[in-house]
Amino acid sequence: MANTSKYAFEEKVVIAAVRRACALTSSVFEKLIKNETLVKGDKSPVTVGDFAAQALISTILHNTFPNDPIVGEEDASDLRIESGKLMRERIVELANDALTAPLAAGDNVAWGIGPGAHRTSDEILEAIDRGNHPGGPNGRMWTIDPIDGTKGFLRGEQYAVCVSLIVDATVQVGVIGCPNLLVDPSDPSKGTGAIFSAVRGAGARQFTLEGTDPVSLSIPKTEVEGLKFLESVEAAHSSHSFNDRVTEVLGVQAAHVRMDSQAKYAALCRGEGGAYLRMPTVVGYKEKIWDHAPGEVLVVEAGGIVTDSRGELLNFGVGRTLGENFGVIAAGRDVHPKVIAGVQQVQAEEKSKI
Ligand SMILES: Nc1ncnc2c1ncn2[C@@H]1O[C@H](COP(=O)(O)O)[C@@H](O)[C@H]1OP(=O)(O)O
Ligand SMILES: [Mg+2]
Ligand SMILES: [Mg+2]
Ligand SMILES: [Mg+2]
Repeated sequence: MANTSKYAFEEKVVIAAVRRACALTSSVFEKLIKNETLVKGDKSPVTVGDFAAQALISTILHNTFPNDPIVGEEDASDLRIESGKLMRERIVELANDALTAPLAAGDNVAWGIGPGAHRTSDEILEAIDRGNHPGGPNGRMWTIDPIDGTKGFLRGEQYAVCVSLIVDATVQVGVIGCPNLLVDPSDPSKGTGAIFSAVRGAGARQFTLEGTDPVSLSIPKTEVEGLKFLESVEAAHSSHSFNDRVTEVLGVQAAHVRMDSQAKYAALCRGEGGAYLRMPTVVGYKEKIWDHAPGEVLVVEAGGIVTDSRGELLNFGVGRTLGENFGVIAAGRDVHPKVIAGVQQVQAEEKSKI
């Protein structure tokens, strides 16, 4: 199915950017050495791969859509100080290797890529810091999560390169690159690596890691008892015990599938799990828009629904975060109301214990 929608060009550019970023992050994993990882103020890890991939994607988006603001996860302040010199040099090298790699079929030099697209160190830092837009309800803006699930990336497990286009608070385009996800869960011999992409109103598709051979995605129908819950590997990121109780309440039989990153949204869209449950573990954590925007449009276009635990649509127009955190629940259209009912029953039980 060719995408002839209003945002077909944006999708094409983002798939090209995510394809380059996946090659970059995979090569970083092979070579990552100890002093190439930092711990951020919120105690989460960030690697040279996160910074270099954000610089790469931001450069491509800025060259192609110069007036569009960017909401990106990373900023370059730790790289501008003396102690960041070694990492900075490595990031500049990695970003330039990815920017100047040969053009693939469909690529265009006007996007700021290909041999000759070399950038200075200052330009790379500026590209990273271009992701500092505060978000908000109006106009076009891009989100970049250069490596979503950095902890999974460091373990050699799942992570995702995630980019979205939000227009007037609605996600119009979402692209998720998953270098470590099986191409076909029913046939591991096909290897790993896929790009998932959706344009609102134009469907959700899985591509090869080269951005070719699209296959339409649609969430298979299941009864609620036949659901399989997808959840974070990291117990600090979402409540495993809450999900266990929802399993009991709904009579779900299958064991949960634990997976890092927005690869969970992709897995849901091709039937590897029936619902993605993400209930907060701490009061005060605000989910970031770049952690959910691509997944939201992907699931909706594959025939699903994404809401908070109250059943309300996620609001991508309040800033860099989703605001007050009431969890995230994604599932196929037919079972979503039943999952929300189960979630609310467990919430009521928890409240009555306080
Ligand atoms: N306390 C928390 N609650 C929910 N999500 C979190 C929390 N701390 C970090 N995250 C984010 O969860 C995402 C990964 O989710 P998952 O565990 O499902 O793979 C990351 O983007 C990570 O942010 P960060 O990139 O800042 O580390
Ligand atoms: Mg993330
Ligand atoms: Mg990240
Ligand atoms: Mg992070």
